[in-house]
Amino acid sequence: MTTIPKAAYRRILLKLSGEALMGEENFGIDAKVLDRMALEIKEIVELGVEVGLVIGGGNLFRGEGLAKAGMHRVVGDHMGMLATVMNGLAMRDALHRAFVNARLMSAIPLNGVCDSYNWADAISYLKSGRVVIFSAGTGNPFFTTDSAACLRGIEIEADAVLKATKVDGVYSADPVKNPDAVLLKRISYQEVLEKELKVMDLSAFTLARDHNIPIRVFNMNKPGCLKRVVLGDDEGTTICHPEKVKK
Ligand SMILES: Nc1ncnc2c1ncn2[C@@H]1O[C@H](COP(=O)(O)OP(=O)(O)OP(=O)(O)O)[C@@H](O)[C@H]1O
Ligand SMILES: O=c1ccn([C@@H]2O[C@H](COP(=O)(O)O)[C@@H](O)[C@H]2O)c(=O)[nH]1
Repeated sequence: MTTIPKAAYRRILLKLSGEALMGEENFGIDAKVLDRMALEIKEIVELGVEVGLVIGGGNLFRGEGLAKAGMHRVVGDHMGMLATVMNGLAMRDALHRAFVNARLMSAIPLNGVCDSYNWADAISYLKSGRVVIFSAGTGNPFFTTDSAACLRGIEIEADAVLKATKVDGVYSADPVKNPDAVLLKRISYQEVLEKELKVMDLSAFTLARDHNIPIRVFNMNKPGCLKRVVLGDDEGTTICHPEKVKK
């Protein structure tokens, strides 16, 4: 008889980078990366973990970039939020193809395309083992999907926000620009804020700190890393309150 290993979390909010979905491309979604991520999510669903999912939109549009090109920032942010819905549609489809039950909710109502965000429905879907994809960020311009991930994570009472990214965790400086940057295993919210370590935006961090939800940052390009994080293995960086940093 095979025994299912015990997960360290009961319910998580997983934040997937939109940029990571591009794989080796310059824009859009690499089907191979999408399908691999869907299979990795399936593995943790099979461990009995309830999964809320927020996907970024950086592979398609970001309001900031569009504003630099001359567009009104609010319109650019609307496009960025709709980009996250497109990523959500692709991920829901990939999950369904992998025989994982999933619902897509949008903070901007899109009748006929997906469900509108509803907290009570989300909780009931999670309890029934469905993956819930929260798209369109917070529904408001001037925010990011990192803030949306912390917000939804707090709302669904997730045990942690798991930020899946392209680097191994939080470093002493941006590792892409600074090859001497050192990987930090545990760090407090305050230290991240004071040192301005930009792996997530500051409003997301302050929200997580004020509501005491831990953040795990890890590399989604490493196959099996998500499962190892969920099983409590030593992967990536944990951001939490100072009294828990030393443990
Ligand atoms: N101190 C730091 N530690 C780790 N990463 C850092 C740090 N400072 C900046 N970064 C950068 O932050 C990036 C995080 O990018 P990621 O694509 O995961 O986030 P995002 O911009 O929220 O995602 P999306 O593509 O969905 O918009 C890393 O690729 C890394 O280069
Ligand atoms: O609450 C939100 C979330 C996102 N946006 C816009 O969408 C893009 C894509 O999100 P990323 O987090 O950068 O991947 C973002 O740049 C914003 O333009 C938003 O307006 N509000």
